[in-house]
Amino acid sequence: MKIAIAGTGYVGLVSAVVLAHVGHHVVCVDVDETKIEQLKKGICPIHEPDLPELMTENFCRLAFTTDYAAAYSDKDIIFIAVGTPEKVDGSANMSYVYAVAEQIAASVTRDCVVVVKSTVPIGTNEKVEQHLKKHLKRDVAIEVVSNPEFLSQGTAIKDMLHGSRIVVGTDSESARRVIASIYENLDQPVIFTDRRSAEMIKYASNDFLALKISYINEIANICEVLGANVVDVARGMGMDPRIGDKFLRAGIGYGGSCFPKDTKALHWLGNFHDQELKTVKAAIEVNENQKLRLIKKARKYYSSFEGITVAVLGLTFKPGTDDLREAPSLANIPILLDDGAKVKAYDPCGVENFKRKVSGDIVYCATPEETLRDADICFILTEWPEVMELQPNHFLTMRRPIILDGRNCYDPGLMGDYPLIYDSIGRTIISNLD
Ligand SMILES: NC(=O)C1=CN([C@@H]2O[C@H](COP(=O)(O)OP(=O)(O)OC[C@H]3O[C@@H](n4cnc5c(N)ncnc54)[C@H](O)[C@@H]3O)[C@@H](O)[C@H]2O)C=CC1
Ligand SMILES: O=C(O)[C@H]1O[C@H](OP(=O)(O)OP(=O)(O)OC[C@H]2O[C@@H](n3ccc(=O)[nH]c3=O)[C@H](O)[C@@H]2O)[C@H](O)[C@@H](O)[C@@H]1O
Repeated sequence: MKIAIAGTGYVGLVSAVVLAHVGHHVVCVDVDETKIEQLKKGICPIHEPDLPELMTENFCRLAFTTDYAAAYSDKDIIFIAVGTPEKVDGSANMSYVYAVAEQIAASVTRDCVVVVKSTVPIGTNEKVEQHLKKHLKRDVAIEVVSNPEFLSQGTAIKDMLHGSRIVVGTDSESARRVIASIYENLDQPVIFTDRRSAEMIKYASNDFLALKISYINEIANICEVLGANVVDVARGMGMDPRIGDKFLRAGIGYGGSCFPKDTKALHWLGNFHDQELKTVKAAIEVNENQKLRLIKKARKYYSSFEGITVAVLGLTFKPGTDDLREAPSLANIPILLDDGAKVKAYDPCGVENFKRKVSGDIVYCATPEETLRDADICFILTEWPEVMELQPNHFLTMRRPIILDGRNCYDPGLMGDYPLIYDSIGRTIISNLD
């Protein structure tokens, strides 16, 4: 099978490398010339564990180009894996997907299958098909198949190699056979359905996970008031197999490139069809408030942040990635800076991306320990391993050891009699300071 993939982001590049790993030859297309130049030299442009190694291992089966016409002209399968970001009204911006559809239509010289891997609103595959037909330059047959992706950043390679399922939406028997053959070397259950259901499986899955997080965050907030411990509550709930123990970690809300936009996109679509999704709306609202939970807590200790030094541990939306999309750091740090705080920040991967987005009185430190020194309060925003490994005594180099832990990294019991305040999410505050 000759394969091309449009988009070399988290999904496109990981898909390409995994497909090359199972023996396919893949041409990766992107409009970003810098990215393509890096990739041609074997440099991986994103931080994703195991990706550079697997890319190097399978480099002989990978090619990279900005020349979409040459790339698409003679392929059996063309994946669309470009972004579908949020528009100001919350709906999904489909312009990149349709632009690729037009480029494919202008370039193909033979029958092929176009696979929509990007997360797209229900009904999009049909529109992509119409777009292709409208712009086709030659008399060729194109099948459009929905094949949403379920990988998570930070574990993308593992997720794609050992995913829980592969979802394929098509009514065409021949397209079904082509897609099945692509994935035959990945030992995963394949669910065949129609295109609209496949598109909906993706949104419904992401929105359900977002909802689960918002639910446990609301439970956490009430645990704080009522003196219960949300970590124990989540453990007790999660042992019921009907609930499951995943995605019950209370914290400062979900970020990332997908949960925020995919909840808003489905909510928008529901409203558009006069079917408001009230649970999804609640998940979105809870998350907006939760992101500012530590700011609210900090105001208990400082009525103004003017002149105080805030140590921020973690900038990315989760560990294992350099991605800052919708990261709580982007909501919190500008508020601290606007209120006159000095910020010292630590992140093992996200600093360069953060500098491109936020400027101000920020000192970037090489270690969590250096970040904490002489700070008046600490915000923990990402549970990087090196942050989780800190011991209570590491916080004693702070001018005032007030730890606001947005990721519940430590057992409050370990704080013992150390002279500090430990205020986490959904658990009793340990307060050993006067
Ligand atoms: N990031 C993630 O963990 C996951 C993302 N998804 C979905 O997959 C899609 C892609 O997401 P990411 O990989 O994160 O996006 P991304 O933003 O990392 O990458 C998209 C890439 O497409 C390129 N591009 C734009 N127009 C193009 C064109 N005409 N031809 C070729 N390349 C073009 C961009 O330059 C960029 O490199 C989205 O719909 C997203 O919702 C689905 C599952 C997981
Ligand atoms: O469509 C997508 O893009 C992807 O979105 C998520 O993957 P991702 O955003 O990479 O990362 P997650 O591990 O799901 O974390 C998302 C956010 O939720 C937060 N989270 C996660 C789990 C939890 O229990 N609590 C919690 O607050 C994380 O800190 C993070 O900010 C889904 O997990 C993937 O299945 C999906 O393919």
